[in-house]
Amino acid sequence: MSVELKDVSKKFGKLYALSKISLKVEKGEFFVILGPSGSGKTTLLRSIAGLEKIDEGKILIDGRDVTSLPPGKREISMVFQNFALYPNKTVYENLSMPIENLKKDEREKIIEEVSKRLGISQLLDRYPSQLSGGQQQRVGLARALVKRSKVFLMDEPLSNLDAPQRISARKLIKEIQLENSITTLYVTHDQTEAMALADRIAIIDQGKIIQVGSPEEIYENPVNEFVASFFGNPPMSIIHDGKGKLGIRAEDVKIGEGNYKGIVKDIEFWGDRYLIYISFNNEEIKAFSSKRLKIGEEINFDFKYKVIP
Ligand SMILES: Nc1ncnc2c1ncn2[C@@H]1O[C@H](COP(=O)(O)OP(=O)(O)OP(=O)(O)O)[C@@H](O)[C@H]1O
Repeated sequence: MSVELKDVSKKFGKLYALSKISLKVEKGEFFVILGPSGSGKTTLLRSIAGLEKIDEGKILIDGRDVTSLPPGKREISMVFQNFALYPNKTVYENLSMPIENLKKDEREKIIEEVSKRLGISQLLDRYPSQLSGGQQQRVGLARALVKRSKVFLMDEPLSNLDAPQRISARKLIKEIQLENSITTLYVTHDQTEAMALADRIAIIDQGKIIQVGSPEEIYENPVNEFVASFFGNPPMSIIHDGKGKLGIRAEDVKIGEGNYKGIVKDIEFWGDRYLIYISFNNEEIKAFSSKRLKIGEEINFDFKYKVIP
């Protein structure tokens, strides 16, 4: 099922949390919404789910106008950062509820498979209050995944997990999404997660969509300084010269080559390489390096850039 928003606005008092948002997510597409804190991401998902009443515009699911339908009638599954599990039901019962209409052995098979993949098999007899935050989050995710709805709305569903769990959970989400062609809208702050999962990404700021495109398109051609200095890990460095604003990717800086001179201001070890902060004409350029350099050291470098509109 496709999900389409036409000129959707949502106000809280005088503040436009969403301002004339139009977008179309195609059937089976993995669509990531990425933006800074307070940009309207959660409000956007809650509006699609029917949990917020929008002030203007229309929401269509599979071409059907659902703008005035209650959440239960929209045929979507949601996982929120702070999802609620039923406190007086065990994990197994929580997982079983969304698929009560299936035969018992089919239900058991699905619950067993998803639980195993999310590492919660040993928790099925516990109650939610007996789980850690990360375990509760995995159960919440499992509850959405057992159902295989046509549309998933996910708001930071992995925020409480540690790094290895995040990676395995995001693989599982993607696999189930692909196998079942589930149209997915996924909210995250995490650049790496966005790039790993998305068919397309919408960058949102102050309730407005700033850019929509594949991760590669946005990475290569950010439409403005906001996107350039926000998207990517690390984001582009922005410097100013006669040509205007130049955006530089850390991998496009070659230390030890060229005639530019700068001072190493800081160094971060990233495992496979170092991220070097170079001070250059009172501006800062980030660069990758295979060697650890010394803070305060003067270096030569060269770089490629994109002119930022
Ligand atoms: N119920 C509410 N009443 C008043 N203002 C609200 C309400 N919910 C959200 N807002 C405001 O609307 C704006 C968008 O909030 P929203 O939660 O959608 O942002 P977000 O991008 O999801 O942020 P975060 O990444 O921090 O969760 C913010 O300025 C927020 O303060």
